[in-house]
Amino acid sequence: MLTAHGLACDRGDRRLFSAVDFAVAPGQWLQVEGPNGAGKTSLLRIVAGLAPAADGRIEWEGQPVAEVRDEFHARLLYLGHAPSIKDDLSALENLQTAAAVAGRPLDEHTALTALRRIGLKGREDLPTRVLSQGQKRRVALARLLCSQARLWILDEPFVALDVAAVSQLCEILDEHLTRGGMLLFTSHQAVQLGGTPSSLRLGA
Ligand SMILES: Nc1ncnc2c1ncn2[C@@H]1O[C@H](COP(=O)(O)OP(=O)(O)OP(=O)(O)O)[C@@H](O)[C@H]1O
Repeated sequence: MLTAHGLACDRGDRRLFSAVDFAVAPGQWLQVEGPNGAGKTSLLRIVAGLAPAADGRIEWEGQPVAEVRDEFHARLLYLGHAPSIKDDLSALENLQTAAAVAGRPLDEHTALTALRRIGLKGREDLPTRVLSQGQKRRVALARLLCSQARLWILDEPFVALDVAAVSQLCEILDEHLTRGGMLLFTSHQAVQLGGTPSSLRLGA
């Protein structure tokens, strides 16, 4: 279980948000909503340990994250707003490289199966710089299909996806929740998923 208590975030000389509390249990999802600039990305980065909070604390399985950092990071998959893939590498190489960097090497068969399921059949070996924006997003999202992480933190995962890919992604998220996974994500659109929903609104 992931819990946050009294989180606050400062950017420059501005306090973006304060007193943010939430909890995400196995099978639950939390959608962070709010206008542009409200601090949604900032919140996700704080939870993922990529930026410091100005105040508050985050707990993983009842323990302060600071005390179980390695365990927490081993259970976490964070996908940022940008696809964060390497343009000179193919989709297959990107997927295998990301897995290796996370310390969980991925065999070629598993990687190719994930890429094909996410709609990249026939595009697996091309340098990703020639892929469309939506296809690049799909390369990043293929990581979800290879992930054993219990907590997925996804920043705008639906951006640039066509209708079929949105529905595929919902299916993948549903499977994660059915397995007892936890999901924290931002989106400007209404999303229908299984599991137990909750939402958090930042800003006005
Ligand atoms: N390093 C920084 N220095 C100063 N201001 C920053 C920094 N990083 C973010 N900000 C500001 O913090 C605010 C919140 O940014 P953030 O990306 O978290 O918003 P968001 O809610 O995710 O927005 P969007 O819906 O547009 O993606 C913005 O006004 C942004 O300009």
